[in-house]
Amino acid sequence: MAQQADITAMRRAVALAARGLGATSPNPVVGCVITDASGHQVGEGFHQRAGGPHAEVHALRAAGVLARGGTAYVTLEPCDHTGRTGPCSQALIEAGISRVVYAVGDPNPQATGGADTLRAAGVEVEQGLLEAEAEAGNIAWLTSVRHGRPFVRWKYAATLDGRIAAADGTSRWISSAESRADVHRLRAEADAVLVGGGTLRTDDPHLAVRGIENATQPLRVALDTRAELPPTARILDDAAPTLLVVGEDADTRHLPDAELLRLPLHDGRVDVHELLTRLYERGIRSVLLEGGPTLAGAFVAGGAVDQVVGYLAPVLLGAGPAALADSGISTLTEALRLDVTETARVGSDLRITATLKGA
Ligand SMILES: Nc1nc(O)c(N)c(N[C@@H]2O[C@H](COP(=O)(O)O)[C@@H](O)[C@H]2O)n1
Repeated sequence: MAQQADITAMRRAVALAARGLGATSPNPVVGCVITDASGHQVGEGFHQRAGGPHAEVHALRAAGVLARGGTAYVTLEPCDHTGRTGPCSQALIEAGISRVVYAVGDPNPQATGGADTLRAAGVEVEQGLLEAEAEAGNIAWLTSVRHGRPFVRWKYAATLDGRIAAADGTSRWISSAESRADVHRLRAEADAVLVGGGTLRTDDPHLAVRGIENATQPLRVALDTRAELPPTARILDDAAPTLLVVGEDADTRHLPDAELLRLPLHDGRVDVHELLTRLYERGIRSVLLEGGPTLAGAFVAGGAVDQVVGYLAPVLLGAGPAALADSGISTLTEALRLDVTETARVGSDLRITATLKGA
């Protein structure tokens, strides 16, 4: 049974880790708290950017000599490798830490092993405290390392009866201003924001982050298989980088300045997994899928949606397109079952976050 002081320290470490969201890719978000030999907090820190010091190093620097004989609470197993920075296991040993409590094991085969190294050096090591909370806070990075592809969060906004537009196509604005602002937070947390051709043509989306200070802009990725995008499209401005995904043979002469990813088409469509692999190869670890229903259907059909964030507005339409198009599910036994991991009121709407069972 964990002591309350351990829980408090780890909960603080989980909160610290969240401060790195959107800024650490391709690295995880990690938080660390150090207490001295009598249990008083003497240092804390979080991983701020890839290539920079790990959370443990920030916390050890803050603690100084007071770390000797103390406990380190870390949301992720201390790394055991020399990557862009040195091994945290050694840093903790050299600082004289007596006990390390970490929440989640490091699935990165290059970095894992810190727990064993610490134990071999006589440090007491415990794993699993607030594991579910730390896992949820780091879900994008953990999923991407485990599956070797970016984590995919599908976001949509719909009426209470599941429509994303009226029968005549009008869709502005179903969700509240607060929900729309909240989506900018999701964009800021993602490495890439992805839309399909239908959304591109109907909405002329901009997809950059607005209204959040010092936010890292995601890569805007648009599927435009036949390269029909006009050069005046909002997504082509310089507010954020943009990648246009086009078919192998698409004529792109009217888009001279756009960065292009040419992919083979299968029945006129890009293969979802091939796209994700190519994005992963260029360092993308999390994707916010912003529509539309056809693309979301292809991702669901391909088993490539990890989390769903739905903004449900207290509005009824009774007709109009549904949030999700055909996903290859024809009978209830094939239905995709999710766990609701959070519900929140956002303005007049309800935000429901649901994660794939066993993801
Ligand atoms: N325990 C821990 N704390 C941090 O603050 C971290 N960033 C990590 N990351 C692990 O180490 C790998 C990156 O190492 P470099 O920053 O290149 O040295 C990353 O893939 C994680 O496995 N771990």
